[in-house]
Amino acid sequence: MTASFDIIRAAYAELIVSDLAASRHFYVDILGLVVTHEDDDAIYLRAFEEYLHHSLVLRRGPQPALAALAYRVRSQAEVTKAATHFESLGCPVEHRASGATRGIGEAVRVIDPLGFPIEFFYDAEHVERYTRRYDLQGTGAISRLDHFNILTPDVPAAQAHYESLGFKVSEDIQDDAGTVYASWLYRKATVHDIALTGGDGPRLHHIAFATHERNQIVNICDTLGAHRRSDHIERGPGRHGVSNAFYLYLRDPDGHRIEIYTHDYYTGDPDNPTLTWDVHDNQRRDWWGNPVVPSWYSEASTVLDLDGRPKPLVERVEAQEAAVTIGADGFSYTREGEAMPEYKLGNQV
Ligand SMILES: O=C1C=CC(S(=O)(=O)O)=CC1(O)O
Ligand SMILES: [Fe+2]
Repeated sequence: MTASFDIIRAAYAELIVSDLAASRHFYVDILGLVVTHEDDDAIYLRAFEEYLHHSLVLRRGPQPALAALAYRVRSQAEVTKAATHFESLGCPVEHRASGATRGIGEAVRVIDPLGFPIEFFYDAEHVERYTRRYDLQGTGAISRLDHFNILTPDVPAAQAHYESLGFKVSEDIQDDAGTVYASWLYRKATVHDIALTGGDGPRLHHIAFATHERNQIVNICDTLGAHRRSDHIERGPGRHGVSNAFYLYLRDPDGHRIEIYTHDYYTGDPDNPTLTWDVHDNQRRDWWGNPVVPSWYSEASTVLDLDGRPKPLVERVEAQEAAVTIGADGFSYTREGEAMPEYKLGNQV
């Protein structure tokens, strides 16, 4: 059943972290996110272009996990429609009073059909937008939250759920038997607000923030080096095939994966075409053919239910992408008009 409420975009994530001070050092001192509010239990962070209270909540807890992914809807009336929709699906639904999350008005938090804790909100406190605060932005200058990436065992089923919420597919990865390994869907006019990565789930793969320029991503790498924290870098910097974005993947002190991302493309016209990649194309995940580190496929964050309990995992039945491309990515390539060769290193021709 197609939902009748209007989701605007991916808006904030709430992560449980085991050491608030260590997380503050990573997200504030190194990445440069702005502290809107902090107390003994939580830190509320935003990026420089954002005027809502936060786009990331770090909440202290015993077990690193995802507590919620939140989408902003177009009006407060849409929040009520969202609650009605997920109640009609038989999903657990929690009505949250204004202020249940500091800076957020009345909201609804559900466990969606994929097993993820998802919040829908509209009313939120406005705070200073640091767009022109070049005196504060530092070298990373992270501008806004861009997307969520989740691990889910059945990508077509997950895709159908998000399409029922009005999302459209921009790109996906398939094989010639039609197995779907991953897909990217959007509400805002960029490549995605949500990426569905085939794997045991529900787990959070990453949340991504955008910068305006590629050099700001390189500056973040240089800053990590200066802090002698280069071990936070998991993958990249590089250029994605899917999305065309320049990217960097980091792991925070608890292992939560954060992507820094820039330079994808506009998808706002109604006839925006879907681009399908062959799973054997070693340039799909890195346009330069660099291999994907195995941890990028295998490691991810636990998600919690509405009572704060870790969600049990459902194993993926279809082939795992990492296995199809022989461990790390890049051990195969496709080239127009040529037969599939034996597997080769990603940068071998
Ligand atoms: O945001 C993304 C865009 C592209 C890719 S991929 O590795 O190029 O498939 C991964 C990603 O989902 O993190
Ligand atoms: Fe991403």
